[in-house]
Amino acid sequence: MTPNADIILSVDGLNVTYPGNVRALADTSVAFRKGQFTVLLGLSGAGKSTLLRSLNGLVKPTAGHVEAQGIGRLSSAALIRRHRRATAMVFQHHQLLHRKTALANVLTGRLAYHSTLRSLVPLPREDQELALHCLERVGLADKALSRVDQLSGGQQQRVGIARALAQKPRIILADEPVASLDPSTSERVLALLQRVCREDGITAIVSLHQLDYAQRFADRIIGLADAHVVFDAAPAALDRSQLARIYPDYAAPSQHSQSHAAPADASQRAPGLTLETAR
Ligand SMILES: Nc1ncnc2c1ncn2[C@@H]1O[C@H](COP(=O)(O)OP(=O)(O)OP(=O)(O)O)[C@@H](O)[C@H]1O
Repeated sequence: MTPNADIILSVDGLNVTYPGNVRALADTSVAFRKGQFTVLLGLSGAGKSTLLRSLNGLVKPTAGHVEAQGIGRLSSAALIRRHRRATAMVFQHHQLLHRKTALANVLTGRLAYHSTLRSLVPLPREDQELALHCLERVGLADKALSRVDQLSGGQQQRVGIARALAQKPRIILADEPVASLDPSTSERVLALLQRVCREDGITAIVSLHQLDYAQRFADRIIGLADAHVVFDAAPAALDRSQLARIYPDYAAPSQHSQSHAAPADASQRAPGLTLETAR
């Protein structure tokens, strides 16, 4: 067994520059370990979504590469397809079929396992049972036949998590999964995501804007600023000076000053960023 046997996904020398010469990621090299719950933090525009999308082959690197365990470099459409089958996405706005039932939505997590033709007819009984089981795991078995547009935002995101689980993924990529939820619902959804990932040994990579949730739920925090990784360690290592690297407008207090300067522009302040939580 090599020392890196538990590295399930990695990026090496990754650069992403969008049309218009917008640099979204620069020389990024990161490896993700099996079962780890990683949170990506950073101001809006720092490059979090670009990194997440690169990890699923949705963004093509300008330079560098993404490598998945057992698949190798994601260098062809066929290899990207194989990787995506084992990599589920959870989205900020759930991306559900609103006029369909919760069960029908969860079943779409099984589609990658069937041909396009097969997916036009009802999926096999095992898939239906698995989908129901996934709804049970997120506490929504009783809503299986409810249309998702009749569910609350938190319930919809739990359907999104059940759909991800139905895919039987080894990796879940979640892009701001609680951005549209109130604080207590956000906590419940993140706790659920963390629990199911732990139970199934799923590697989770989750972008968040709430520092306090990152500190509570993450095994590891990766901080991005201006297209670069500026912090990569366990939450306990995220002190005030490190925080100022991730949120450049956040000024760490000087030794002689008791006044704590916050980002000048409130719209650029990370939601949930409080001096109490910034150790
Ligand atoms: N499709 C695109 N075309 C051009 N530029 C883009 C595109 N997508 C993102 N960008 C730019 O790339 C940079 C990084 O964007 P990205 O969405 O990765 O940041 P983010 O950290 O996820 O931000 P947010 O927290 O607002 O979601 C930003 O400058 C953004 O404007």
